[in-house]
Amino acid sequence: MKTIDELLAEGVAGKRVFVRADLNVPLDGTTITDDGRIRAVRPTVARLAEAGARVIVASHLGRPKGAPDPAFSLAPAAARLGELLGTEVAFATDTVGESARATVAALTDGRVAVIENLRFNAGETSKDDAERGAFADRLAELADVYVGDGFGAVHRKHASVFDLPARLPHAAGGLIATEVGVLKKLTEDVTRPYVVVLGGSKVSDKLGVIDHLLEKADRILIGGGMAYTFLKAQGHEVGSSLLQEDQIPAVLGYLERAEEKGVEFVLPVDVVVSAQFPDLKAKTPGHPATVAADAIPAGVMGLDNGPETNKLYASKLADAATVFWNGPMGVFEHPDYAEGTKAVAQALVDSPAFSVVGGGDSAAAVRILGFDENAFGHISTGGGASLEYLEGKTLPGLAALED
Ligand SMILES: Nc1ncnc2c1ncn2[C@@H]1O[C@H](COP(=O)(O)OP(=O)(O)OP(=O)(O)O)[C@@H](O)[C@H]1O
Ligand SMILES: O=C(O)[C@H](O)COP(=O)(O)O
Repeated sequence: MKTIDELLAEGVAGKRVFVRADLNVPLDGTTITDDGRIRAVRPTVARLAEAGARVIVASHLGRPKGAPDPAFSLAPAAARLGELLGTEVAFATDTVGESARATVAALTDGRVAVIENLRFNAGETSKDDAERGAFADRLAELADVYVGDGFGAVHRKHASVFDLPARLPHAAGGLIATEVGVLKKLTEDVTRPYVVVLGGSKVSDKLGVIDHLLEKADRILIGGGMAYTFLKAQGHEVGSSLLQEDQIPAVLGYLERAEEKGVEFVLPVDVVVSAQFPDLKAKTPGHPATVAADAIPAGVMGLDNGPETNKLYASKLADAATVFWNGPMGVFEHPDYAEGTKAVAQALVDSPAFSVVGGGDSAAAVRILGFDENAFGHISTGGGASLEYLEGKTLPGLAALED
């Protein structure tokens, strides 16, 4: 894999360099609530610009349905990148259309442009190789060189992540190099006890990694939206909580194998519930109530770990030597459902363990809730990406950067 240092040594002055970043940041309207992913890629963009490249930064944001949707515009992220770079950043209002072509054509050496959300084009995420390839062809027309630095998206076989680097000379950015360097340590000699904490809402994406974690971890703590499929598998009712019913047989298999292998599975003993998903924008009261995890009433949904669970999880983290945490323990964006996430973050701060926090929302949660990011071993910009890396899977966005 060519490094950015090697690319810079070859010289990029005057070249149009396409940087595939992950600027998928949490937004409240058009306000960025955590800019960690933008700060993480800033050095790569700055180094290229300082070397005289004409830098085109591209990313997805959220999951729009293959067509323009103003709610998912990258304009706020482009503005923030400009602030962090201390320079004006041009913004193209489309991805491969007239605006993008004109914006790139107007770039002079050392200047930076951001193009609009890649997922406004159906070709970006298409499962059809030809459709993705056709979109990648159009992206390739914009640039001379490709730099992959969107670590959070390297597990996606998407046009800008997988197909585009095959069409241009390519290198890995500094963020990808750092992320892979840290995660590699967790796949080799892990200091034990190794505790994994899993939560969040992308349940179907992330349940599969448990299969692999059963071979590696000593203890697995489950929270957030992940917990309810486990509780249901154990025969408990979960009301209207997030549930992946089709995964129940797999979950039962995990529980059985964990017992055989002596891997400790820890599930919530109490949860915070509400009749409705909270209004995250208005921050109106969430009407929370705490119930035992095996007695969730019908018609309510679990939105956070309860206080007994928080104590239990802190005790299960206290003796850890290595911790990997992905996915918030609750809907931390609302103050009524942030305690579970705070409790895990605090336990990691208090523990001498080497802790890796992975995921866009998990990393954002830690910072938004006021924790010092330096108190953790590493805060990864990738959630799904870091989990799949730990699984030993071939990640399309890393494979595509190999020579
Ligand atoms: N019990 C729950 N029910 C519904 N949503 C939940 C629950 N607990 C947590 N969440 C939500 O999970 C979201 C984060 O989950 P996600 O799986 O996307 O994690 P992540 O750290 O961002 O990883 P990635 O980088 O892969 O997206 C948060 O927005 C949070 O509100
Ligand atoms: O937040 C993430 O995990 C990455 O930006 C990838 O987003 P995705 O899960 O929508 O592909």
